[in-house]
Amino acid sequence: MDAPAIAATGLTMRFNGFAAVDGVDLRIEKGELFGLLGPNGAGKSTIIKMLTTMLRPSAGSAAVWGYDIKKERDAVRSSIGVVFQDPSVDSQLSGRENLDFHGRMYGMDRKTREARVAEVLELVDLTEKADVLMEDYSGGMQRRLEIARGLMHHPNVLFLDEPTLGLDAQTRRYIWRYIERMNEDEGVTVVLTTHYMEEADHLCKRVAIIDQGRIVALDTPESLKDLIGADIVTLEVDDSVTDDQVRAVSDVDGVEAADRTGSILRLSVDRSEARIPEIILSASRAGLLIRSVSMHEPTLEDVFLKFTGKKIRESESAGAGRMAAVQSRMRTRRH
Ligand SMILES: Nc1ncnc2c1ncn2[C@@H]1O[C@H](COP(=O)(O)OP(=O)(O)OP(=O)(O)O)[C@@H](O)[C@H]1O
Repeated sequence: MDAPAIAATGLTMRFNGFAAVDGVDLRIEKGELFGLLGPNGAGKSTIIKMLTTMLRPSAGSAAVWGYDIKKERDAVRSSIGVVFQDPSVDSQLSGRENLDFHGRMYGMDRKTREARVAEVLELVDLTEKADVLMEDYSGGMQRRLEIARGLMHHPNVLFLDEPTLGLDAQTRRYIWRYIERMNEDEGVTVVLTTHYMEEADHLCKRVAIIDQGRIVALDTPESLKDLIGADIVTLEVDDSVTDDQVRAVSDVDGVEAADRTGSILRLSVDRSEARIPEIILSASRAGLLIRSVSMHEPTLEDVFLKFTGKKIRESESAGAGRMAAVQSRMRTRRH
C-alpha cells in the first residue's frame, strides 16, 4: 500500500501535566477528506498544531507526507497548508495582494504567483472580488480567501481548523462545496476539525471522534451510524415518571434500549414508524403522560453519546465563548 499522508503513533501533548492529547494513533491516506470531530476542548486543535509542527509533542511520533514532525519540520511545512480558526489575512490588503504576499513567502516567482493566484481565486469563486480590500469582505468570503491562501503553494495536505466556525448555515454549505472541490480537483488531502456533526457527516469520508484527548471511534460516517443501528425515538414525559413506567415502554417489541435523562426518554427502536403507536399505547396503559414524541435516524451525535455518555453540545460550554470571540474578530475586521 502507498505511504499514508499522515501516520501518528501515541501522539501526546501535556500542558502542565494535563493530557490535552493522550496517545493518539492515526493513519490518513493520500487524497482523503478526513475529519476530527469532537466538542470544544477535546484536543482537535492541539493534534493539528502538533502535525503542523507548531507544537512539539510531549510523547509519541508522527509523519506527515513521509516527513518526521520532530526531525524534518521544514519538509513537513513545505508539504502542508494550514488555515487556523483565527483570521490571519491582512485586512488592509486586497484578496489578490494577500495571496500574492503568501506566494512570495514561499519563494514563488512573479509569473508563477500570478497564475496560481488566478487559479485559487477561481476555485473559491472570488475572481470578481480579487481587488476588493479584505476589510470589505463578508465573513464567508474571508474564510474562502483563507482557504485559497492555504492552497497557494500547492500543498499536499491542507489542515483546516474549524473551517466554518461562526458562519451561518448557508455560508457553511458553500464552504463545504469549496472544500470538496479542492479535494477532488486539486487532489489535496484535507484534514479538518469540527464540532459540527452535520459537517463531519456531510463532508468527510472518514471521521475520528475525539473526546478528552483520545480517539473514541474512527470510521466512515455511515459505518459509525450503523453502530447505532436502530432509530432514535425521543419521548418527553412527565417529571414524575417511574422505573415501572420506563420498563413498560422499553418492553415493547422492537425497543432495543432505553435511556432516561430527567423528563426525556431516549429509545433505540428498530423500524420505529411501525412501533410508535404501540409505545404510546403501552405508556398510556402504564399511566405515563407523553408530552411530545420525535423520531430521527441515527446521527453522529448519537454515536458520540454512545461512546462518551454525553452530547457534543453539552460538552461545549467553552465553545460558545470561543465562537463569539471569532465572530467578534470577524466583525471588527469589517469596520
Ligand atoms: N497552550 C495551552 N496551555 C494549556 N492548556 C492548553 C493549551 N492549549 C490547549 N490547552 C487545553 O487543551 C485542551 C484541548 O484544547 P484544544 O484547543 O486542542 O481543543 P479543541 O478540541 O481544538 O477545541 P477548540 O476548537 O475550542 O480549540 C483544552 O482543555 C485546552 O484548554
